[in-house]
Amino acid sequence: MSKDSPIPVDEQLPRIRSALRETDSVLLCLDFDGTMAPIVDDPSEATPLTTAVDAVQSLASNPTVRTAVVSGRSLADVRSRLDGPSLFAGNHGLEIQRRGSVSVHPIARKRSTLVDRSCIELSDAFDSFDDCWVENKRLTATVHRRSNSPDRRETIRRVTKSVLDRVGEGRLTYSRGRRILEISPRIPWGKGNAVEVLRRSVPADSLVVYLGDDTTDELAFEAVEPEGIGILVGEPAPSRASARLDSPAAVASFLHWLESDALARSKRSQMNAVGRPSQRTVQ
Ligand SMILES: O=P(O)(O)OC[C@H]1O[C@H](O[C@H]2O[C@H](CO)[C@@H](O)[C@H](O)[C@H]2O)[C@H](O)[C@@H](O)[C@@H]1O
Repeated sequence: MSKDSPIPVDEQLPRIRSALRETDSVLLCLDFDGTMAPIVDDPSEATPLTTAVDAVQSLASNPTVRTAVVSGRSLADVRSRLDGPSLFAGNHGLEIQRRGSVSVHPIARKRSTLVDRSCIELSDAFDSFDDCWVENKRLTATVHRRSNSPDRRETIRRVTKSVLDRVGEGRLTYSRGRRILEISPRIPWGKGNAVEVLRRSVPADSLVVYLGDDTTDELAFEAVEPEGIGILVGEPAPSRASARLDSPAAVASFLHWLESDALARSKRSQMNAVGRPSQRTVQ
């Protein structure tokens, strides 16, 4: 699938509205950093926007919507930051919580020792760097690069690669994200697979809407489009998403818009259930 520049959501409202009208059930998947929470320097301080949380909680209590968070953070970390959704995927989908139980990718579980060892080596290697540190998420890890200098960023990438080649025994790999390098087991598994697993928790004809801002979200957009709706959050850029929102603040507004649509949909299905004629109330 080729990458084009996604079209602003505002210009796509007719298409989104009509997709919503054709379904009785929505699976709403949300990335966390850069989507629900604005990007900040210190990852431990990332907080979702209150208005976005309000909308998600209200959507989570609507019978026609299932809400899910799909994050690169560990499951425990992202769960502690956002209350409401019933489905969670952490570590880029390597750990998934649904129906109250958690499943961990078996190969990722085995390779967590390699992630641990690599984090120790990388932390040593970057000890004297004041613009770089390592976040160990057990199944994956993140090297945070804060320098604006391309040379410095390249040095950090080279050091990371050489540690992974040596300590990771070829069984770990890395990719680039927003001011980070994401370290993960070298297996064909990502956020797209996570969305496929989460889909099993909703009716087969559910409309899947996925919002995300970073490179790892591209696999999820690919899994969702074109039947579902992928929404890139951030500056215009080539993406597999078909729609775009500017920022987490715009995400919050969109979620409130979805909330009013969901309310109308649940009223509609209640009326259908008691045998009255269906009424389309979504504007
Ligand atoms: O999939 P996500 O939920 O978006 O998680 C991706 C990574 O998010 C975090 O890093 C990003 O957000 C930080 C806080 O705003 C920011 O400091 C960093 O530059 C961003 O890349 C998190 O720290 C990583 O572990 C996640 O993989």
